[in-house]
Formats: sequence, structure tokens, C-alpha cells
Amino acid sequence: MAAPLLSSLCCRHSLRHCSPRRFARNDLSFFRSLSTSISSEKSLVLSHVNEDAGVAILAMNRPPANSLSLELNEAICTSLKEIDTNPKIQSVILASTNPTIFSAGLDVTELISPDDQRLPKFWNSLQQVYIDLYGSRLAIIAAIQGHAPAAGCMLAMACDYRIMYGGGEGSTVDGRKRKSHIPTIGLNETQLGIAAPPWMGQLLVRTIGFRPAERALALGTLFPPMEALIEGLVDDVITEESFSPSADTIHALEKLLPDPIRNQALSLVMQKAFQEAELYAKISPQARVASKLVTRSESLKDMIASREADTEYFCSFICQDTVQKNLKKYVEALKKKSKSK
Ligand SMILES: CCCCC/C=C\C/C=C\CC/C=C/CC(=O)SCCNC(=O)CCNC(=O)[C@H](O)C(C)(C)COP(=O)(O)OP(=O)(O)OC[C@H]1O[C@@H](n2cnc3c(N)ncnc32)[C@H](O)[C@@H]1OP(=O)(O)O
Repeated sequence: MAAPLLSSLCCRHSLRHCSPRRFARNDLSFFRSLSTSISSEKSLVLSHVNEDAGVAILAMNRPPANSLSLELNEAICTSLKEIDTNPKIQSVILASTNPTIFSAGLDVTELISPDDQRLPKFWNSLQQVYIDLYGSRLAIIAAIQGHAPAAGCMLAMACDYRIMYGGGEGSTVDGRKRKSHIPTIGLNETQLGIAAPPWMGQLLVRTIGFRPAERALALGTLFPPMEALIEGLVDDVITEESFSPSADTIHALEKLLPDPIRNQALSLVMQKAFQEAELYAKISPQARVASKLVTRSESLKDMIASREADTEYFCSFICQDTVQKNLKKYVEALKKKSKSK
């Protein structure tokens, strides 16, 4: 049933290689077929590979908050595609150059008084980020050193493993002392007066289970690290007390991390992410990818099948007067809060 639907509903531009037959095949080509051919501003992400370890880094680099604009979404897809073409690489660490914000979710300014050509393109680019991460042949490890609300949480959930910084006074998240920083993660859309799109909500359901997700979606809950761990929203929480760095890992990270974020070799989250990435990289790729297909292919097919309808709904929803009013108020409050610091 899903296959003919899929071919008719696949987005013309980004999914043109995604034939139903490929979907049925239990091999790497399924994941490769989901890649895009979008061009991008490279500096919005920093990426680098350590071929000896089979690990790559993809660090979002859009100050101040890594909020997801059309261009950042495209840059993530392009960078992931480049990494994907390197057969020596099996794992990627998805990270942020900002040590206190993983990603603030959608760039809410994209949603206010939107341009009617750009808005669907923007939404399409977010869908593509999800498809490319969730359907990647690569094992993707989220190194969540800072806040990850809404679509920031979606990015993390689309990865294979999530490691979050536990926070604390005088912590050394990037090797420098800083004041207390407790990050949070969750789908907080209802707090903005909007609902998470169905595929994002379903991703939360698959990650933490039906009832906890139902409640978290309704309340727009942002979980601090230990609560996120208990709910299963993250797989590991790292604190100075719980993790001891190893000289070998720091050395390998120094080889992997590009110049502007080389000091993150001292980040415990980054160190644990690297160890996890190495672990995944040692598994037979065929076997690992086949096992990923078991849990992900059906929901991806469903999401792709409803992609155009999702975009249409999103655009008409965002353009409603009441939604625009709520979003404007939200952005004003955000800016006021930031100024008052
Ligand atoms: C029946 C079917 C229903 C179907 C529904 C279908 C479609 C659904 C329709 C819509 C769905 C839309 C989906 C949305 C998902 C999203 O991702 S919405 C975005 C949600 N994000 C947030 O709410 C996060 C907001 N930001 C924060 O809470 C904080 O900034 C932070 C991340 C916790 C960090 O705090 P911190 O104190 O460190 O930093 P500041 O607050 O000072 O921020 C610094 C700087 O960054 C700017 N900024 C922060 N977040 C955003 C953002 N999301 N977009 C744009 N800009 C952001 C902030 O304004 C500051 O900038 P400055 O003022 O220039 O200093």
C-alpha cells in the first residue's frame, strides 16, 4: 500500500531518487537514496573527519542559538551528504559550536510575516533534515551540551544515541569555568501556542512511549537532564562526577575537531560522544544499517508519504492571524529576556 503512495507523494526536488523499490531493499542504498542535493553556506556548520576512527563531526554553527533557518537546514543536509560519501566513515557526532545551546529549534523569525515562497521551502528543508538524519546509513550521536527545545529536540531524537550534559556549578563544558548551566530538552511547542507537527510528535512517542509523550506534548514539557534520562529522551547524562576523561580520547578528538572548536576536546559530553561513535563504527555496517531499517523504515515511509500535506497544513496554520499574534508575542518576550541579561 505504502509504495505507490510514496512515489506519488515524494517531494519532487529532494526525493527524486527515492523509488519504492529502493525502500523495499534491505541494504545501504535505502539510506543513500534519502540524501539530498541541496547546496549550502558551509560556514553554518563545521565538519571534519577522523578516518582512522571512522568518525566525523558535524557541528552547527549559527550564532547566537543555532536556530534552524532555511540555510542552516540546507547546510546540515549538505554536510551530512558529504560525510556519507566517505566510505571510511561510519559514525557522526552531531554537536554545536555553542557550548550552552545545542539548537533553539526553528528560527521563529522565519515564521513571522513569512514570505509565501520561502515558507514552504523552509518547512521542506526541516523535513529533509529529519529524513536525512533519521534515515542515515551513518550512526549519529547527539552531543547535547546545551538547550535543545522543540526542533532542537527533534534533531537529537533523529540521532541514534543521545548524550546530554548534566549541568552544574563551575562546570568545564568546553574546558573553561562557567557559572551554573542546566540545559533542558523537549517538544515545548504548546508553550508557543502551536502544536508539534505529527511526525515530530510521533518521534517523541517512539522515543519515550505513548503516555509520557502524550503528557509532555500537551504541556510542552522541557526536561532537565536527569528527568530526560529517566524518561528515555536521552541515553546518557554526563557530569564531572560520572565520567573520567581518557588521554587517548582527548587526543583522537583533537585530531577530529576543526580549529574553532578544538577546545571542545575537553568537553566530557564530546569525549563520551566520541567513545560511543567509535563503538558504533566497529559494528558491521551492513548489520547495523539493517537493524536500523527494522525500527525506522515504516515511520519514514509514512512521513514522506504525508510530506506535501504536512507542508500545506504548516503554511496555512502559520499564516493564521491568531498564530501570528502568538508568535510575535513570543519573539518579543524572547528578545526582552535576552536584553535584560
Ligand atoms: C492536527 C495536526 C496538527 C499539525 C500541526 C502542523 C504544523 C504545526 C505548525 C507549526 C509547528 C511549528 C514547529 C515548531 C518547532 C520549533 O522548533 S518552534 C521554536 C521553539 N524554540 C523555542 O521556543 C526556543 C526559544 N529560545 C529559548 O528558549 C532560549 O533562547 C534558549 C534556547 C533556552 C537559550 O537561552 P539563553 O538564555 O541561553 O539564550 P537567549 O534566550 O538569550 O537567546 C540568545 C539569542 O538567540 C535568540 N533566539 C533564541 N531562540 C531563538 C529561536 N528559536 N529563533 C530565533 N531566535 C532565537 C534570542 O532572541 C537571542 O537573540 P538576541 O535577542 O538577538 O540576543
